[in-house]
Amino acid sequence: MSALPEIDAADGTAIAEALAGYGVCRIAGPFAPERLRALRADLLRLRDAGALQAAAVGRDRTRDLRPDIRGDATLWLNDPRCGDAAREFLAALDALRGEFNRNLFAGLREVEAHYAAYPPGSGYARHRDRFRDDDARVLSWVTYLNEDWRAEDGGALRLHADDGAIDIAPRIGTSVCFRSELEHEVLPAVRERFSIAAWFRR
Ligand SMILES: O=C(O)CCC(=O)C(=O)O
Ligand SMILES: [Fe+2]
Repeated sequence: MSALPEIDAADGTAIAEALAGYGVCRIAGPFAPERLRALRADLLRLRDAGALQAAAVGRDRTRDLRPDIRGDATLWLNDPRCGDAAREFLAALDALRGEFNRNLFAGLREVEAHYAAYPPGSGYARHRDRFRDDDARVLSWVTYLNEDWRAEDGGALRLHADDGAIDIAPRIGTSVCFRSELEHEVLPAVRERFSIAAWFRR
């Protein structure tokens, strides 16, 4: 798999074109390194304070903790305990939402995002982010916050594209955006794995 579009800045027009054509793209360096480090520090602070909660699978009545399916602990970025870095990041994603709306995906009404920490050995089994009974999620976005990540650390995001699997290493400085109907999974890592996952909703 070599056709994965690569974009080198948070350019909503270029991202929208890649998503229209291919359904997924990798974005290198959309956020300045000091902003990413501030997000990582905020996430670690919240994790140490016990603010992250084990994530559930399913919705409403079928909602359940299933660490065998999904092992991350999360906190929404609009939680008042999050720091300025989180508020600025949400604002940056919201600006991208405006660009997406102008360029392709008219009707994206909001963006939601959470911090996620996956303990060593945990992952997230193959799934779609768009729920069967609620198709509000149009685009998925992940920004990685892991310094010095090596290939042998594992923890790739595996996207199941039409023409084969694409693995993306969760390195700080990398973001990925894909259509929310695309199946994907998080492979277990040997280290704790930090990220922000976001969804653009209609
Ligand atoms: O962290 C990732 O690479 C993807 C996370 C994910 O699939 C999700 O939170 O729905
Ligand atoms: Fe997902």
